[in-house]
Amino acid sequence: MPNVVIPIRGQTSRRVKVEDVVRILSNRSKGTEEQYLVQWACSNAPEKPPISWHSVNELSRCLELLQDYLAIREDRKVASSQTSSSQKRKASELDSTPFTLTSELPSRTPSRSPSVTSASSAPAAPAPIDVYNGMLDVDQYGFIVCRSSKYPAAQIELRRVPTPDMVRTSLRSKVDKACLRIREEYLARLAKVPGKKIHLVNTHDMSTPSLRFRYIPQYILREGVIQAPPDTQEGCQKCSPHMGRNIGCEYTQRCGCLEYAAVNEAAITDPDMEVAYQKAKANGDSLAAFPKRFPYYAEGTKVRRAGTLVPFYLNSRRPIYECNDNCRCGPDCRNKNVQFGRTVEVEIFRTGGGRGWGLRCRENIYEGQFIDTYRGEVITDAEATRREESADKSKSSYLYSLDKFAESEGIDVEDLYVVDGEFYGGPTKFINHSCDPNCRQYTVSYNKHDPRVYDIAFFACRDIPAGEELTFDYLDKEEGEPIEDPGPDAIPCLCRAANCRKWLWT
Ligand SMILES: C[S@@+](CC[C@H](N)C(=O)[O-])C[C@H]1O[C@@H](n2cnc3c(N)ncnc32)[C@H](O)[C@@H]1O
Repeated sequence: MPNVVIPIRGQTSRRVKVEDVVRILSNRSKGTEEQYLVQWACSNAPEKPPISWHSVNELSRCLELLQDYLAIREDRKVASSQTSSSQKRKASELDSTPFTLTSELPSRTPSRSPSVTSASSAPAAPAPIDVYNGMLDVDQYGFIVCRSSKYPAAQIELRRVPTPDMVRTSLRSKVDKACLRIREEYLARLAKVPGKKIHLVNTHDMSTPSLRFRYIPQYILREGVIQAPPDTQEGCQKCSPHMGRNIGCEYTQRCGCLEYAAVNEAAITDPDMEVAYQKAKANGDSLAAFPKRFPYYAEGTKVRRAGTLVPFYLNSRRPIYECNDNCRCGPDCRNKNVQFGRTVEVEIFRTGGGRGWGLRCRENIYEGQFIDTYRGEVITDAEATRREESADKSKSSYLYSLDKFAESEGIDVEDLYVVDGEFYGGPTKFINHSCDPNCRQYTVSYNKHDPRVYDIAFFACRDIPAGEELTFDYLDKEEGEPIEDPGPDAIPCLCRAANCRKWLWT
């Protein structure tokens, strides 16, 4: 870790070991340069941490903190414009407003950030600290030193930083370079995501989606989450890659993967079969021998495009059981689709109008076409509750419960798992809700013996022209299904659909 040499009133200096940036406190302009006031963590002088001004280039390793600061600055900007338009406070009154760490760094600061010093741990009578007004540099030994001693250091109490003066200056100063650097970093990360390109467009403001997010190709299983072991993933043993049309599985009654798939009751026309079916259903016997359907149109099927969902699944909430690596049907089986990932080009965009970021497609999408899965950390119900309770209620929610089989398998709520897509996931984390959606979420399982870990896959439920926002119904309601009365935490729905239910969740 580097040492920082802080000059004290331009005469002497003290050397402290800097462990990390704790937070960014303020910003200002020096000529054309944007500077940001950094508070450092240092265990050998925790009550008197160094704070120093830095250019955007010097902050490239803590862009997430810079982004947090810009969000706080934006809030201050809104607050200050509301104050000046509503009550025209006197300047002296504003000057004396105390800027304490408690009031100045509100809930926007992520609760899980390990490096943030909490207000309660701040010393009761804080020691004055030195703010060096110049720039810091690295010397030939790797120590961070002052580049210039032109400006004397000022002494100030940390709990009063930023001072009202600093706040006023910061609101007038440009932050364009910081915004651009954050945007560049996000774009660089997007460029590394495998598959079709993900674009980012913002025609409303300079903000970028949170850098506290990592794109991942599949779930991350967290503590306490147990996925059924690989040897329970049976796979179909009676199928082969070449059963006539070279499309892998061809016969639903042979394909072991469909054992638990929904029976296509409309296809039971034989009276004897009907009796046998009703009996098997009543006794809870295997329904493997009854007619089912594969979920996707196959290559060579006349109707519509290969790979899109057949209406039997599209218009129902039935789980989809795809073939897996243990199957004998080969890699090109018609019953494998979602497991290969996204194949459409998408765009993350700033929606405006209070819904934050959204996702839209860059190409025409057909009814029944697979878009992408919802990914994230799979956590226990208890952990999800803990995260929910520690989060700011007005913040976006990215929790998705894996409760599809709760009722049929008798799984208690507390034993269910939840996907948290806030910090890890895919572009689907940006799909907003609509009461008249163009996508729908489906359960996709690769292991029929695991009712607790499965994929959530989004498919288009109608043709979607390029450029249209992708949406799904967060409550997954059937048409006309009533919703509960809105509770105190209900969030107003801004989807603007003619049939809008007015509340996002109740
Ligand atoms: C999974 S996130 C969707 C992406 C989010 N807009 C963002 O900027 O990250 C869910 C959150 O988006 C917002 N949201 C989504 N659909 C909305 C709607 N129809 N009306 C109001 N807010 C919506 C809510 O804040 C919700 O908690």
